[in-house]
Amino acid sequence: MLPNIDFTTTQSYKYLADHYIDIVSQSLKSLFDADNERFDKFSIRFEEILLDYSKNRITDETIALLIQLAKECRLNDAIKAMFSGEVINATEGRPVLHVALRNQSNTPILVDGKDVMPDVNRVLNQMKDFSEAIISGSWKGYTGKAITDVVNIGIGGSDLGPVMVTEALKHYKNHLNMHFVSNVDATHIVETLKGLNAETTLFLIASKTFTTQETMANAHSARDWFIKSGGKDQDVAKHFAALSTNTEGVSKFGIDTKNMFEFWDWVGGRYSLWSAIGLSIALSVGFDNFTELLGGAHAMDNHFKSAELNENLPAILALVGIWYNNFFDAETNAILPYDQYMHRFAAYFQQGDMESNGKHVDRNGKHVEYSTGPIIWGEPGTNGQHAFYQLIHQGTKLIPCDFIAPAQSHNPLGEHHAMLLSNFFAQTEALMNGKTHEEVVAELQKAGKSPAEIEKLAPFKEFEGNRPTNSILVKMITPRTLGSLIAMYEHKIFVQGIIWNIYSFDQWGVELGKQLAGKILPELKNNDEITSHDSSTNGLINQYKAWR
Ligand SMILES: O=P(O)(O)OC[C@H]1O[C@H](O)[C@@H](O)[C@@H](O)[C@@H]1O
Repeated sequence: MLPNIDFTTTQSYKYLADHYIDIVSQSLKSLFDADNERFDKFSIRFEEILLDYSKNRITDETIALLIQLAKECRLNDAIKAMFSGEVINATEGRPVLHVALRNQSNTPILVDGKDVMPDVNRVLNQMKDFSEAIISGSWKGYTGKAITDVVNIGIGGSDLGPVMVTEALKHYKNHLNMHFVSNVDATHIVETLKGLNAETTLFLIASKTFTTQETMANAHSARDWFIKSGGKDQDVAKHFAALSTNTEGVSKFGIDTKNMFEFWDWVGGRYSLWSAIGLSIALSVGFDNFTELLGGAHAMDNHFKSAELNENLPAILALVGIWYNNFFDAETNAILPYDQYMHRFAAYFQQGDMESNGKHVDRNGKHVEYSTGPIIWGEPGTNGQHAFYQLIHQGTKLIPCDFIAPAQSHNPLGEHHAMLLSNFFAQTEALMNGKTHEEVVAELQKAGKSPAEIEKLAPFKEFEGNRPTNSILVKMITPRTLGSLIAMYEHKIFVQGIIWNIYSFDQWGVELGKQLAGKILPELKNNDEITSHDSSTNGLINQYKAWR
């Protein structure tokens, strides 16, 4: 059982509310001036990852109170409940065990009294054999040729993780061309299949439920394309594999269950890249690298379970996030990787975080009186700097940002990496220090501006500063480091969900739109005028019918 505590009724919450009044008037700059030890105090090293959270609007007291808050909310009991396979996804009646998928220590994890590790290891072995056969070319298509192209068809958690990781680890990629089709918009599959050869293409149908409309539609279109291109029904087995929990659905579709890579209902869709859903990753970078990715995540799991809260990366990130979300009323959190390979990282955690903690009902089924999950967004640096950083620097909204960068580039080329990293360092410094009126005036004087011009221009050129950031510097983006980083954010999301007293592992919010689309689809089959909805929806449907 998860604890069930309204965090706003705790002692530490009340202290934090008072403490906020004290902190809100202080500048980050003055906090640094007052404490030489600040970086050492507010940074944590884990393997080849350094989290510097000193550029946050916090003091020793803030962290102590936030840790007390986590304790009052019985975070440690919640962590134990998750790792021991308790049914913590209560509204779906399931345990939450993505940690079992990367449990390289192989310690037993029980679900209904049965150790899940033998099944986890069996599927990992199946993935190993299959990926090695495809990569080596010993697996032949229906005309005897080796596979050259892999198309993963899936959406949401069955797409975002594989896309993000295969992009982030592109440096480790082999000769296979990877493609990802998610959108039900035919453009996605049509454009992807252009130029592909059915004889050398492998489709992975990735769907936990094997019922998702978009994925099923794309899977059927892929199958039709395969048959039209010359494949026969009996050849489908050589070109289609399924990654799913739904054996019946898979065989109904016509995929031999020998080509099915199983996972289980205790793996949430947005936590499934570690499962059979990660087959496209194993194909793209090889099974050894996939194992390294799991290893990095497992190491982070062990750290999360055992490190004291003041040295615990996911817990600290979560608590500092709560500080801004619930005391400073920050609505969003930007994730800004200074690494082109990680260009889908923010998009990945848009689902990871927003589908997990975008909830307004607490664990008692009551409407919460406080703010829960933030809006997650971001783009890779330095592109973001030339797009939306203006608002982060000078807008009216407080946007806590996570800056992520590797010290070493996979592509050392002239000064590029030093230039990239100089921007990474400069941005967090600029956000913290800002630029005072005096500094702006001095600068304008130096540029030869007249006093009248200076007076006019100065307000626009000033930066308030005091904008908080986390810096996450890693040695290099390797499969292991990436695995640790992903697991770090997963556990951050978990900690926040525990404190907000919400269920982070269901996603009922995606259902309503699906249901309504299911009702509307038959209404689009003929040209009859539609009157069954509100006037806006009727008007839109009828205009669509007139124009199509
Ligand atoms: O893998 P599936 O079953 O096709 O689900 C795909 C996606 O569907 C819904 O949007 C949600 O349930 C997501 O969490 C899930 O990732």
